[in-house]
Amino acid sequence: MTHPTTLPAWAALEARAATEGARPMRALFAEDPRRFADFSLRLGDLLLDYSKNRIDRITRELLVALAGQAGVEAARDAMFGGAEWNLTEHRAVLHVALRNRSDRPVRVGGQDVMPEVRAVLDKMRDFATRVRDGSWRGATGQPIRAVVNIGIGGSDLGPAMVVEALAPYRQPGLDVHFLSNVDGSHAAEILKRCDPATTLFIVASKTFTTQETIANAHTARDWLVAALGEAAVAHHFVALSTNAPAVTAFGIDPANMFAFWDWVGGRYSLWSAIGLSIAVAIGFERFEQLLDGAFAMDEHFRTAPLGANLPVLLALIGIWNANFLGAEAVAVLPYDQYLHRFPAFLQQLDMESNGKSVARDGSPVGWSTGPILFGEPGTNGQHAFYQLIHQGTRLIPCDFLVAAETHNPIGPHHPMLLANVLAQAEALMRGRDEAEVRAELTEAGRPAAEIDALVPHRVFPGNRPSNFLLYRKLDPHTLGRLIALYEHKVFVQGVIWDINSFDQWGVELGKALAKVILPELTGPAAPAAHDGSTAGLIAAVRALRGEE
Ligand SMILES: O=P(O)(O)OC[C@H]1O[C@](O)(CO)[C@@H](O)[C@@H]1O
Repeated sequence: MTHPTTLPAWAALEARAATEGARPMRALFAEDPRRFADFSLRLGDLLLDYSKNRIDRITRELLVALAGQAGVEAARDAMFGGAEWNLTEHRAVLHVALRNRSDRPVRVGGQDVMPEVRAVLDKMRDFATRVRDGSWRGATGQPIRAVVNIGIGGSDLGPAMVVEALAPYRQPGLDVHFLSNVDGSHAAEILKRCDPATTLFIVASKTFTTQETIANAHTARDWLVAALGEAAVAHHFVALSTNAPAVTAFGIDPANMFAFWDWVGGRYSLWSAIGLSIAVAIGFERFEQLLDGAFAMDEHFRTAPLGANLPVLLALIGIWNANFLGAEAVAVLPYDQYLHRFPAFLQQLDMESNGKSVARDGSPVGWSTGPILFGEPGTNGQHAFYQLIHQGTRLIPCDFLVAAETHNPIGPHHPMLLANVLAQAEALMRGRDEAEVRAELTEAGRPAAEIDALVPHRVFPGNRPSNFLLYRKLDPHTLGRLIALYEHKVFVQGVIWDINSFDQWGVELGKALAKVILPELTGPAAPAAHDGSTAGLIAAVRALRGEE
């Protein structure tokens, strides 16, 4: 692996950024009537317009050269080929096998994993169909009316995001809840809305050791057993996991376990058995359309040349903005209420994958890696944090997403939504200069002194980069393409940054310390050796609870 800063293209891009990185996009558009056509790319009806970035053809060539020099193609082929790409956990990275809709084998250690993948999909189809058609019965013989997915992180965010995004396809009369937080209020509020006789719990945990999930699963089990007795558990609990012994130890019949494998990372697992709540919510055929969409993006990523490859270009634009123009954050702004959990899902995908500070060889990186990712659906975000994006001191590149067609053609709403997203991208690019502000204020009849005072406040610098993703309609196939697009973007960036995007050691320390602190909060034990703040806070909690 090669540190990116040693690559010839890196130095060339630094030089390019110094001379061209601040050139106004307005001028780039004015000079080049073909800019939109040349700086956009399509996969079917999915269009990426990346023309509102501070790049020209030379910069793009250098970025594509960077991907080539960093070995993106070889890394991609290694991932698809089942190599041990996650080197700190000695695992292959094969979420692409889960949506491999071809008859090509995918081998891990010489073994084709596709028969097992298909067997689990068949089991999911059977189960989801039985829950949806009412032939899966609860302990009292009633059909299921509510499904509660109990999981956290990748065992929650992906399925929860997709079930929300595809709400128009959901079966009426079958509620799907997502219980994740260890805060008992989350369980309490969800269980309040459920009837034990008609509720099915899906315990989703790759490891089946995650504290929050196991605590919530025990709470749900106690709630069910209190109402219907121990024998009801088999009718109301299924598990999604790689850890069959722990599932059995919890008391879930292994026949009711849906397996997946250590080569599926948690944040890449919605395509696996972890997607069972999706299949129940929207039906297995539509779950398959989601897989088909992801497969279409996989095939594009696998075969398209680097310069005409959607995930590669999205990754390269991100690297240009972050490593050469100094952006530290990225805003993902879906103009689609159904995608309201998409930014939260992407936060785990991107920040848990690329929030790393050592290179694959263990040496500290001397370049910035994964950005801070945040976002909200439009138009809500416009009335909250966009001010900073337009006029703040930081550069925040944005990804806008919008469908040309809505599921809900109500009055003027969708054209208004579209007008807003197009306007925001235009405003970020154009800005508003002093002459325009002066002309506007003069026209409004404001006195000269007031105009002088107002001008600096009302000027927008503009030249703020954005990508625009436009698609026909948010259906399962398109959602599959979008998710896979971002997965591969994160992968490409990880390759160029020379980091391991597939481990997450940084989340371990807090988990270990929580285990130490828990008995200190609940038992008689005096706080162990903590810093003054932690010890003081533990004492304050106990005092507020009247325990000391
Ligand atoms: O599916 P599990 O094993 O319960 O893990 C849940 C989540 O916890 C993490 O390990 C982080 O703590 C994530 O990577 C993962 O998605």
